[in-house]
Amino acid sequence: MITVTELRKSYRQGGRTIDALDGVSLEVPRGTIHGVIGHSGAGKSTLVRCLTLLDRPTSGSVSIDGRDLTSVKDSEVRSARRRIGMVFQHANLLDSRTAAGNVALPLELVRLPKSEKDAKVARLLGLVGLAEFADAYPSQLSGGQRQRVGIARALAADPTVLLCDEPTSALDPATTNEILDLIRELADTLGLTVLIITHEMNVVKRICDSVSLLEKGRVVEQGPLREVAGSLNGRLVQALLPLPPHNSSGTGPVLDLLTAGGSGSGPVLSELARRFSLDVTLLAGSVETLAGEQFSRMRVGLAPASEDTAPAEPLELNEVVSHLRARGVTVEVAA
Ligand SMILES: Nc1ncnc2c1ncn2[C@@H]1O[C@H](COP(=O)(O)OP(=O)(O)OP(=O)(O)O)[C@@H](O)[C@H]1O
Repeated sequence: MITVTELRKSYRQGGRTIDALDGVSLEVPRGTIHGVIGHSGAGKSTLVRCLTLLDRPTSGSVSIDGRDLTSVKDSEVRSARRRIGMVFQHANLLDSRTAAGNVALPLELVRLPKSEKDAKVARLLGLVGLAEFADAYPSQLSGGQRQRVGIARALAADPTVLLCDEPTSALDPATTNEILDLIRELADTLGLTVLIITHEMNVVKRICDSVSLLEKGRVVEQGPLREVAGSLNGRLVQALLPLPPHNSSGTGPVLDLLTAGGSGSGPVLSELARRFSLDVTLLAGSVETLAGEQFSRMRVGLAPASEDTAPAEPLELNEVVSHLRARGVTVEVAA
């Protein structure tokens, strides 16, 4: 479990103070994956440095499994750091060592006996799907395989937490998905608590249970993916469930609709059309699987049905909205 509380980090530069982290709090329960997403300059690297004690925060605390890292003495930093496995954008392997030799490195530093070390390296390489590449050198491995070696090396000291800093930014889309799926599998099977720093929304969509959006050192949106994606007014909904560019003028009232998982399922639109004698036009839509659930976001235009079936009364938008909400659909009037 990772708990970050009111973390602040300020730098003095040219006579002024830069608040790289301005009161960041987050909690990642054991065995879950939390994504921290933000643009360049948001404070992501500063957060990583504070979490790994490469930098001391100005105030606030970071605790791993209940142990406050910020109060650790300088002499104990190295052992405290061992609880955290680090995965970087580039695996940074030693070219002169084989895959097995790279994974063995942290075990040599703690002087593990050879037979134990060899068994553990073999187990770790098996865990990341590289059992047959133990004797390969980094130059003989693909980018994705090198990253797998990096992950195996990060797990060598039996950390409870895996901190991944842009782990897939240097990989192609297919390899990215393979590495992300591996991280998900490790979290599930080993009960690892994972924090992923990224600027790629695909990472969040594919494997995160929860997310924090970082902007100018502050968390501006945070929560389980289901909640964040289900909030039509939220900051992340357009990134998670993008609506393509579309023209919504001249169609009458426009509604934004969102359904998640089992809620709002069924023939919502055709039922709406029948019940209120409406022509319902789908202007734009997006369907995604997020945190294992299917989400649909739709923008629809409403107009009274063509003359022969026209209702006697004008369209009662409030009734339409109430009806949809009663069916479990999240609704906002867009225009
Ligand atoms: N050592 C430092 N001294 C002064 N300012 C710093 C230092 N490190 C970071 N900053 C400032 O803190 C802010 C956050 O920087 P940080 O590198 O954490 O952002 P980031 O989200 O990681 O960006 P990127 O994705 O480009 O790496 C920026 O305004 C940056 O200029």
